[in-house]
Amino acid sequence: MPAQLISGTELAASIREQIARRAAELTELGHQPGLAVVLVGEDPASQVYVRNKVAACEKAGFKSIMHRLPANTTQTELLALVNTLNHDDTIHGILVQLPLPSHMDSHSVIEAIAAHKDVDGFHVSNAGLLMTGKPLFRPCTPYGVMKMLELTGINLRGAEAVVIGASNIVGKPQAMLLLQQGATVTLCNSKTKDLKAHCQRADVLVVAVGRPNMVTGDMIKPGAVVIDVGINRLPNGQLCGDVDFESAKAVAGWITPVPGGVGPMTITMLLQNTIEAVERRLSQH
Ligand SMILES: Nc1nc(=O)c2c([nH]1)NC[C@@H]1CN(c3ccc(C(=O)N[C@@H](CCC(=O)O)C(=O)O)cc3)C=[N+]21
Repeated sequence: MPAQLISGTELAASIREQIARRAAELTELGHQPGLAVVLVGEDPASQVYVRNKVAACEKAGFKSIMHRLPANTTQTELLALVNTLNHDDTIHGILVQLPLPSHMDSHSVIEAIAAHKDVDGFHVSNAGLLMTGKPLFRPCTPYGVMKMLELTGINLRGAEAVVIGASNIVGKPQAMLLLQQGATVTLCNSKTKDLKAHCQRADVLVVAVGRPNMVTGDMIKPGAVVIDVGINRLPNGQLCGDVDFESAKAVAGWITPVPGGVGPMTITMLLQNTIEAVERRLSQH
């Protein structure tokens, strides 16, 4: 029996409906959720992503403010904008689109964002809180993956989870979230020996590498849940994931498509984190 599809598009739509309802209530109370998105430079892919994020915000009834800065903006100017947004009470979440131009130090820009407005969950203090099991914001992509796993009904307690790719924005926080749900987690990286043997033991396989079709059906345990975080553009313009979908879907129990899988969930969890920022501020006043 071929794998069941986990549609990120559908799950995202249903979560965004709930978010829009909550946003309307919060607006009624005088606390319209506000997200500021900062884009530096003219990278075409980043422009598309940022436009999608702003559109999703507006559709959910958020206030969204887009700041487009030229590629030659200085780090000092960007830090000044972040500081202004930190002090703006109508803004609950701040997202600085990555990658930044090479003359900037992304790390210090991220650290300049107030941790309670860091809806990406990239600030060191949020990374630390996640590791202690008391997260303020969960990074959007791993958070979205957890929602997709919930949809499958899989019991994560005692499950073998294998994450391929150990980035700070996906692999590492993903491993933490899975661990906190009781999974036994293996975090693989580019030096891992016999990746296939690790994959074949996985009840849950999350692939976040950025290499087209690197996971094939023969590497998958029959019935496993396979989550493809990769978004790769092939020379012919087609989008594909890190998982070879055709061979994988014949073996897996559940699988996410690309596009229409994790990507739409990432944007949804950005909205969710912004709602959480508003709720947290309300409960503190
Ligand atoms: N500070 C920051 N936070 C981010 O969350 C962040 C970032 N920087 N920089 C870039 C990456 C990338 N990212 C995506 C989000 C949604 C889709 C998405 O919805 N993709 C569609 C396809 C879109 C297309 O056609 O290209 C899909 O998978 O169906 C993709 C990529 C967020 N990122």
